[in-house]
Amino acid sequence: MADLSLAQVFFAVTFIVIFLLLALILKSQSIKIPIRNRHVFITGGSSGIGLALAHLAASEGARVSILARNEDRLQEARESIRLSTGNDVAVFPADVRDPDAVLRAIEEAGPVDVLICNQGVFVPRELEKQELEEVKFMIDVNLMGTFHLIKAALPGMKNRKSREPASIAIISSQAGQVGIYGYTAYSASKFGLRGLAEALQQEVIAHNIFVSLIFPPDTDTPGLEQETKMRPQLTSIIAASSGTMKADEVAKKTLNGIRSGSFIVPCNFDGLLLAIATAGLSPQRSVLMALCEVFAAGPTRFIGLCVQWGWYRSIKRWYAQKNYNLTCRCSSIFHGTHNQLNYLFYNCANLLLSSHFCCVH
Ligand SMILES: NC(=O)C1=CN([C@@H]2O[C@H](COP(=O)(O)OP(=O)(O)OC[C@H]3O[C@@H](n4cnc5c(N)ncnc54)[C@H](OP(=O)(O)O)[C@@H]3O)[C@@H](O)[C@H]2O)C=CC1
Ligand SMILES: CCCCCCCCCCCCCCCC(=O)[C@@H](N)CO
Repeated sequence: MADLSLAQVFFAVTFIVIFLLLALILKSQSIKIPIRNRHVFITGGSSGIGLALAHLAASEGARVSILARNEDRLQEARESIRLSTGNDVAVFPADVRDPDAVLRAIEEAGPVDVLICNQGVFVPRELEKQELEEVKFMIDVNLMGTFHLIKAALPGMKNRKSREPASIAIISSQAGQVGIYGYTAYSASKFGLRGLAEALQQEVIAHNIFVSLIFPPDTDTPGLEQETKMRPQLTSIIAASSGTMKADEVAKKTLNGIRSGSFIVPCNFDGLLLAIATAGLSPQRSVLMALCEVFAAGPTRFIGLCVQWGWYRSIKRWYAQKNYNLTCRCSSIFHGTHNQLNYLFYNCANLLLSSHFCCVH
């Protein structure tokens, strides 16, 4: 009994000391980035999450600019925002892969207070089946495009007249926190954004600019609709671990994250666990979140390992099933009908695969 209370006292003291230390370190870091009357520049603002963000920012009284390649879709977006909010937005047709076009658009739009790099493309496929062209396409649009945007907007942001804090927000993905089957190139482009964001935050903090990285799960958008038609079944199975959100909900989380200057912005509960499990050395401005990260690191690692175990089990089963179907077809060709041999083949394949997976995992 005495031992137990000693342990309790020890735990309580440790908790309080860590809390006080964190409060001391992070105390002056609580900030508020206003949206009203600010210039919010959103790329990919003609569809999905970007369009939802443009609606939301315009309804909150921001001066909104949107950039995308297709001018017709930009005009449609402009019209729908005018109808729902009564506010006009400026549209800039440009491809983020072209640094000169990006620079021209941003110069024309005027100094930016909140830059939201949301444009993104995703072509999910196993790397072996993916053309290098597609890999390059995703890296160019998702990662290089973001470099072009930030390089173009930064001088104006640093020299802005207003004393109020500014923001550079980057839309990543949960596939930018953990590698997912079928997303080798996509995950690489999104992981790259994290390195960019972490280093950039140190370079711009002196100018009162806050970087936010947003990590949505699957989100109901025209982009996802296209993607689900072609993505590998295993990608869908694994991505389903985190459910699907509406573009409006993701836009709300994003704008709130930007407002509070949060560096990591998860969008749902799984995203919160994922953020804790992958906190690494990223900045944290909330004492409460910092406390969660410190104390939940171990347990979330455990949950993460269980989740991974489930994913590898699905992969193993899927391949065993595929192998079974293949052997079925082969033996049908040779014998004209299914027979006992199929089951033998299937069981052997399964056994081989499971021993293989036991070794690698
Ligand atoms: N939907 C989802 O499940 C998830 C999406 N995300 C991320 O959120 C972001 C938005 O996704 P979502 O709303 O689904 O995408 P959509 O496909 O619905 O919209 C993409 C937008 O980006 C623009 N865009 C694409 N390529 C370029 C380019 N080269 N230059 C300029 N603009 C471009 C498109 O316009 P246009 O084609 O006219 O250029 C469009 O406005 C992406 O970064 C994506 O990776 C993250 C997690 C989940
Ligand atoms: C520690 C515990 C963690 C528990 C939950 C982990 C769940 C991870 C799921 C990852 C889903 C990735 C979706 C990518 C969506 C996307 O970007 C594409 N639709 C392209 O747009």
